[in-house]
Amino acid sequence: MAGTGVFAELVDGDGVFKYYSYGEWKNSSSGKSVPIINPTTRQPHFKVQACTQEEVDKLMDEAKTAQKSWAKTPLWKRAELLHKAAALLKEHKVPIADCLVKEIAKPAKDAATEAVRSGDLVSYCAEEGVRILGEGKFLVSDSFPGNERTKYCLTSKIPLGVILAIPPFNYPVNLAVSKIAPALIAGNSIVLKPPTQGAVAALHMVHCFHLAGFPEGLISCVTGKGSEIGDFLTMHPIVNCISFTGGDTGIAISKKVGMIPLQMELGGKDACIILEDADLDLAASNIVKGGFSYRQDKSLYVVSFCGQRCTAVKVVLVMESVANALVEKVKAKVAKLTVGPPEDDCDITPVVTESSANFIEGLVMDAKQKGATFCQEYKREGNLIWPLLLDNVRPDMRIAWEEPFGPVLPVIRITSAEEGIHHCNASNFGLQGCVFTRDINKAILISDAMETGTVQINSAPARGPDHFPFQGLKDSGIGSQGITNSINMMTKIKTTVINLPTPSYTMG
Ligand SMILES: NC(=O)C1=CN([C@@H]2O[C@H](COP(=O)(O)OP(=O)(O)OC[C@H]3O[C@@H](n4cnc5c(N)ncnc54)[C@H](OP(=O)(O)O)[C@@H]3O)[C@@H](O)[C@H]2O)C=CC1
Ligand SMILES: O=C(O)[C@H](O)COP(=O)(O)O
Repeated sequence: MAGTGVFAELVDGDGVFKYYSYGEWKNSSSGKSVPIINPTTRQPHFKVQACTQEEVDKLMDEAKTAQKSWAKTPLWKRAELLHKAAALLKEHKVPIADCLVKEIAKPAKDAATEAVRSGDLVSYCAEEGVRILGEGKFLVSDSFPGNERTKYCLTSKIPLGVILAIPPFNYPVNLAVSKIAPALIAGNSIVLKPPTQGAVAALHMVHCFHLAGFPEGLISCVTGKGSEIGDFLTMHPIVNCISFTGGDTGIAISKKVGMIPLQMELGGKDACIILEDADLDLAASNIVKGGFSYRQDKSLYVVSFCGQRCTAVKVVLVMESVANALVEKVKAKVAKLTVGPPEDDCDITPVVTESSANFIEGLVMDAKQKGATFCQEYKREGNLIWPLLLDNVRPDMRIAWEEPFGPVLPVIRITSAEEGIHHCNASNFGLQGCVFTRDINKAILISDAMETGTVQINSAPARGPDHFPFQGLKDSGIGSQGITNSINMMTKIKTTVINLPTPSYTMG
């Protein structure tokens, strides 16, 4: 259970979860708390502190100070602590999963997998960091015209300083550690602002790092509504880098902050192009896996979480000649999806908030009004929306372009691969896409033409495995994630040049 056992110190006598600063769990002086609404019951389930700007200032100062000594900590020691945190995340996957079930209605199995996946990410990051940060580059001057070998150039990667990490509700643990672990192994300190929905799961994750024994002040976790303390955090002068995952909020942040590195992973409208020679059974199962729900595929940690993933299949672009056959196969698989509470491990569970459900419903009603074919009856109970496949969707419908972030999937019928590529590239988003065909040459040509950070050939879009590069183009993001790229973007280059009085090869 959340807030019990080793996690008991996270919660105060009034049942409000504390924030984490300088190695301690604390109550905010604001005396205010933020409710976390259980998406299934639509009732408050947890409460977290509404931290003040003064408390943010203090933990920022602590982060800046702690980072100086952390940067002097040997790489192997940094890695050792990360491995301890990884083991603790896996050891405590049950209470962490319990939080995810109650805060974001993540199906129980998917919730446990998020904790295990996060432990694996932290460990891989520790190993990768030791490797890539343990080597630099050595250059000599005479490789450039006009120079003798009088200069030796040594380069290495050094930390940026204080990293502000802001993960989203759908992976409040995994998309937090995907920022925290690279930051720490690179010698940075970390200030975490978790999503409100998912904050308690994130606090439990932070406690695993606390139990691992990281230095005081190096890691802090501030809670409160992003709309209230977000700007103060992102524009804080002590912050040296922001790693953000979420929606359009990221675009707004990128316009406000100053000259600091940004790592942004935002929304997506991942297109699934299906050609006439595609394996339609494979395509149908991937559309359901990627668009609606899917049991754990441990090798890929692929979950669908009711379409609440930026990498979910968001629009199917299928050749007219095979469209009827494909739609029937998808309908048959959708009919087998279980719908209900996350505690029962259903495939389709309530979406995260009532406002999210209302937004999805708006897209559905627009499609209905404009004549889309409803393959199932539209059904909603509270935040729970039954999976819905919309066929014969046209570009004048909102669902053709907007991201529902829920279990509603549009099908657009195309007459050429070029038409599919055009629709994909006309989107403001550019995160991932996928193409189903037996012709690998054609798949490569289509992949090269799709303006997205990643194209999956004959499989649904996915961020995992977490060591793969993961990036969004256009409004889908800035920079690249994936463990190696995240480590590198949380460092800067330091050059030291040894100047010799004469060319190095003058003796002998
Ligand atoms: N790329 C991805 O993986 C994700 C994309 N999305 C997209 O975003 C849409 C909205 O989802 P949502 O979770 O509300 O995404 P948001 O972008 O609103 O929230 C993402 C994170 O940013 C925080 N935040 C909110 N406002 C600010 C601010 N002004 N300054 C700093 N941080 C802030 C949020 O905190 P708080 O929760 O307290 O508001 C949360 O931790 C979804 O419908 C989807 O389209 C959503 C989740 C994941
Ligand atoms: O932002 C998201 O929704 C996640 O990055 C998607 O990750 P996944 O493809 O592993 O579900």
